[in-house]
Amino acid sequence: MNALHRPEPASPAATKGLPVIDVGPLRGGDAAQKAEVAAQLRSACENRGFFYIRNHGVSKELISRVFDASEGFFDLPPETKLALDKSFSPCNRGYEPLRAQTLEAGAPPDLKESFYIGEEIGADDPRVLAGRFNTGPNQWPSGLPAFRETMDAYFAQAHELGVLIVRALAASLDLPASHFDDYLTDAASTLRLLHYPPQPPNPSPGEKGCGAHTDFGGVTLLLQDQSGGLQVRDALDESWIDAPPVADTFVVNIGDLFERWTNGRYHSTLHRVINSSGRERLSVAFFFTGNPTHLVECLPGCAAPGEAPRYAAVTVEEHLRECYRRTYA
Ligand SMILES: O=C(O)CCC(=O)C(=O)O
Ligand SMILES: [Fe+2]
Repeated sequence: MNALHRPEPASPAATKGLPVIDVGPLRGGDAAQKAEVAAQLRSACENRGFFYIRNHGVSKELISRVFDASEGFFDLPPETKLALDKSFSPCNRGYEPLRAQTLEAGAPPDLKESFYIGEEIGADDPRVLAGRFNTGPNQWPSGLPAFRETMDAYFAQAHELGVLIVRALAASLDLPASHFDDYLTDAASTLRLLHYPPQPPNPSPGEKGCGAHTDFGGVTLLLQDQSGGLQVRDALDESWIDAPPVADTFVVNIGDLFERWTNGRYHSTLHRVINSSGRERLSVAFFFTGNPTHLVECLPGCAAPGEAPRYAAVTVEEHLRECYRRTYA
């Protein structure tokens, strides 16, 4: 793999209208500055549900180590990676080879390989014994000394950032910051390292790195290398907008749970990846999924009086199980 994976500057103008939101005030700002961030989040979520964040508080140095460790993992021999196949894990942790998931119904399987990590939870934990979705121990590669420590450190920081964003989203909906506390407790988030080989010159029709899909959870925090290739659907003119790398930012998008909570006011938008850079592409997705037992139903004020909510109430776990069933059929 080449060493071109670290994010570097790209002009914010290249984001074609996907806003870059400074979330620094969420940590240190006064009430007026926090309200201004909430207003920007509201506008972004009512629009495409995709935005960049800067001043996010995760160090460049840690992000660089995450990419290095990910590159080291995907460079391992196939048999070493396959020894950690996610099929060995009752909680969907571990390695997934190329073409194992089809995110876009009817399209060929995705041209990506990945590695799934979650919070390390012992096999004797009551939640694991009860069979809670995506909850349990990880499968860790041996022979990559820094891998586990790096991913644990990143997982903890991404979780903290996810909590910050979800609280700010509560404020953006004129709800108390504590509104989602039950959802935020015992969150079963997923860290997914992704590797996309270059798109072949003659792909099967419709073959992509990642087919068009919406994300399943609450909020996704995405790091990408310099390759580009992430595209977001513009529902208005049915085009695809590039979401190129922008230095020192995450791409953040709202997942299905926020669309359900807000009765469609906030958008869980289709997106896809086509790696036409001619080189390997790495990205790192942190899916803030929340407490699997939490019931997701239309929020107060998101349906007009007397109007039936557009989505039935579901638990996080029910929704996730259905999304996994559909894309791993
Ligand atoms: O790799 C990317 O840039 C996006 C990945 C993605 O959309 C996903 O894993 O849900
Ligand atoms: Fe996605």
